[in-house]
Amino acid sequence: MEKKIAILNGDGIGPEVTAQSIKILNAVAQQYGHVFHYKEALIGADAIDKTGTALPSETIDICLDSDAVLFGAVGDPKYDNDPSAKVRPEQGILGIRKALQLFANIRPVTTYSTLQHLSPLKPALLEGVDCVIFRELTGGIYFGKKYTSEDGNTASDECYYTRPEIERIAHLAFKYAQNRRKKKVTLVDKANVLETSRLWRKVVQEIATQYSDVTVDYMFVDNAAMQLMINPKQFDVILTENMFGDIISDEASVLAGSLGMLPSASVGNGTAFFEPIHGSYPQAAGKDIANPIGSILSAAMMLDHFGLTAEAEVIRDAVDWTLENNFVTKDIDPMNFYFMSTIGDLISDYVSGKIPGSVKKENIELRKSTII
Ligand SMILES: NC(=O)C1=CN([C@@H]2O[C@H](COP(=O)(O)OP(=O)(O)OC[C@H]3O[C@@H](n4cnc5c(N)ncnc54)[C@H](O)[C@@H]3O)[C@@H](O)[C@H]2O)C=CC1
Ligand SMILES: CC(C)CC(=O)C(=O)O
Ligand SMILES: [Mg+2]
Repeated sequence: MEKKIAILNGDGIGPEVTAQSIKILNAVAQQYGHVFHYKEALIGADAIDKTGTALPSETIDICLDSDAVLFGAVGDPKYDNDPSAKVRPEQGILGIRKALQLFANIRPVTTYSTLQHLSPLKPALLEGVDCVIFRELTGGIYFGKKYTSEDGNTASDECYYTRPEIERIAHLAFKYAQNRRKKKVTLVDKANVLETSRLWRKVVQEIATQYSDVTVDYMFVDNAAMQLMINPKQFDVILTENMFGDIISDEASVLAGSLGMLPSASVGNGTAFFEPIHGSYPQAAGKDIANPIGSILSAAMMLDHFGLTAEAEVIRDAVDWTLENNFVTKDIDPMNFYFMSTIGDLISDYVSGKIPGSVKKENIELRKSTII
């Protein structure tokens, strides 16, 4: 198979985690006889520094001309710490989501039994957790009208949703749930307070009647945040609006072991987009210590999207193998950790069929937390 993949590295750890994914995609290409053509494009603070805008039109063109996009992360403290900055890196990711009409962000949450002893959560609580968050991605408060008064003392962000925006992602979530064991959709909203949430509830209640084999329940977001920590097993498909989905998915990443672990696929009407759920983690940039698995599993989701399900499965097996053998990054085990590039090499070797077998753990450099 021959595919064109746009690479949007972005800022901070973005280029580093994406480099690991490309290494693994190259191993897949070689092992299975595929050809992946990569084309890099600018986004975020990197793009601002080079072109003055967070999303150059050339980047949109490259994405539109590709079969899929692999995105790293955007964001830089120099903008985060300057509330009056007019051009911001995050405009890059918001803009490309809108330009590609990526209205659904699908974030699977997987737990790993081999990591349970390192989790702050009780092992019994993590057993059997398997949920997927369907986060609306091109509407809501992130895209609503923004206002700051001239004296700078009053500001507002509008949260705005239309029925079609809710319907299209709700259908996706219900169809997805139909193919799962639990067949359950939980709408997470704040319908006791917000008009937009009441619209979500009304529309989802109507759509639910078309999917009689799917159980539906409704939960307020504040309670959902708590339930995710005390009883995550109850969830199957979580359907929610943009900001709630952003927040509860970072929280849900604790179930997987780290924010660095969760992948995602953003889909809509055009080119699909694959992105780890984390941000640019600037404190780790250039140190080779961030967790690349969120990006690597996003690349696996891209292969699923291409119909290369066996290849995607091998990547997931490789990830499982590294975790089972305690090849983990600092976020997972601060006392005994490996560099990000080592994890990337191991996963790539596994995909290439070189391990398990030839790798001797004692030959792989273990980094102790005191080194960094
Ligand atoms: N999709 C995107 O491009 C996103 C961009 N951002 C931007 O990223 C910048 C930093 O934002 P933060 O709130 O600090 O969020 P962040 O996701 O970059 O990091 C938060 C914390 O999560 C952990 N973490 C995140 N990714 C990790 C990884 N791969 N491996 C190990 N640990 C990891 C670290 O402890 C880190 O301090 C900001 O400029 C923000 O706007 C934030 C979220 C998403
Ligand atoms: C950087 C934001 C625009 C979004 C975000 O945090 C996310 O998509 O996870
Ligand atoms: Mg986020």
